[in-house]
Amino acid sequence: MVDNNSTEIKKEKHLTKNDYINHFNPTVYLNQFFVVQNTNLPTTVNDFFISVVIKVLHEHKNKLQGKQRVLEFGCGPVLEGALLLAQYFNEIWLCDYAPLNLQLIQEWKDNKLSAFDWKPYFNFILDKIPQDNRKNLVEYEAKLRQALINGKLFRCDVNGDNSLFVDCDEPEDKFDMIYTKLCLEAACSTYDVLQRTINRFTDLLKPGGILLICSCRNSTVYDVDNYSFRVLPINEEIIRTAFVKTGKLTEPICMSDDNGMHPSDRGDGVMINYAFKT
Ligand SMILES: C[S@@+](CC[C@H](N)C(=O)[O-])C[C@H]1O[C@@H](n2cnc3c(N)ncnc32)[C@H](O)[C@@H]1O
Repeated sequence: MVDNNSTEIKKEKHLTKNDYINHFNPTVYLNQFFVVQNTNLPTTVNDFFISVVIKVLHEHKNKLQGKQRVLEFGCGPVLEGALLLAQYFNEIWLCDYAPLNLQLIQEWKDNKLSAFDWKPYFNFILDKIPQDNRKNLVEYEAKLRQALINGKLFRCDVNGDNSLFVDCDEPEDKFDMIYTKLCLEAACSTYDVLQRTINRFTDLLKPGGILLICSCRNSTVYDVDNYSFRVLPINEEIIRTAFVKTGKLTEPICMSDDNGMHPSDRGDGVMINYAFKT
């Protein structure tokens, strides 16, 4: 009996899934990647993303500060990017494909006792902000909660026929920024869907708005719990070409970091690409 179970689990682990509604466990995901004592590779990955996003936001602060609206696409159950974005924008619109992910965000927004405890991870983020620029955690959290209250929480789908938004109207006066992390390579099953999604992001931006995409590079798979999720392999050139093909974005700026693990189906590094809508 026990042997049978473990064989089943082993079998599942080798199955590559792309079913985020039935197989993505947000609590396991948060415990795997967003608990600070965890010293495995994803923490290093998050380290790169956080440091670069802090730098980019600070570099463009005159353009961004006090702007109205940012969209985080494919946020999962995660408030890492939102904490930083909330310091610049009045409204955060967070969306994800899996309703359970949105439920976990809602619990934190509502200050529920059952909510994931983000404080240790938020402190880990704040430690990366230069001291002269840093406020205290209470102020950061208050800004985040207010930006979430001002914004929206809703479902999205890269495979939507007419829109990326599910059960939510696109805003009439568009977004000042679109941010997405580790979503496109997980959500898009083909390069055509990736291109269409980047085109749609561009259409959702105001002129001068910024599109910033955090990705893993050349990865084909990642694991959460007992499941392996399929990933569309992407690299700097694929993203650069997709940005250029929109015909509406400036030449992207790319920052990347090798993880020294090549060749591997877990990828050979991480990257951030960003550009402005012309
Ligand atoms: C690896 S997680 C990334 C989550 C989060 N952004 C982070 O930083 O950890 C991939 C996310 O893509 C979302 N996703 C999967 N299929 C999608 C689809 N068809 N459209 C939009 N998002 C999708 C999943 O629900 C999941 O939250």
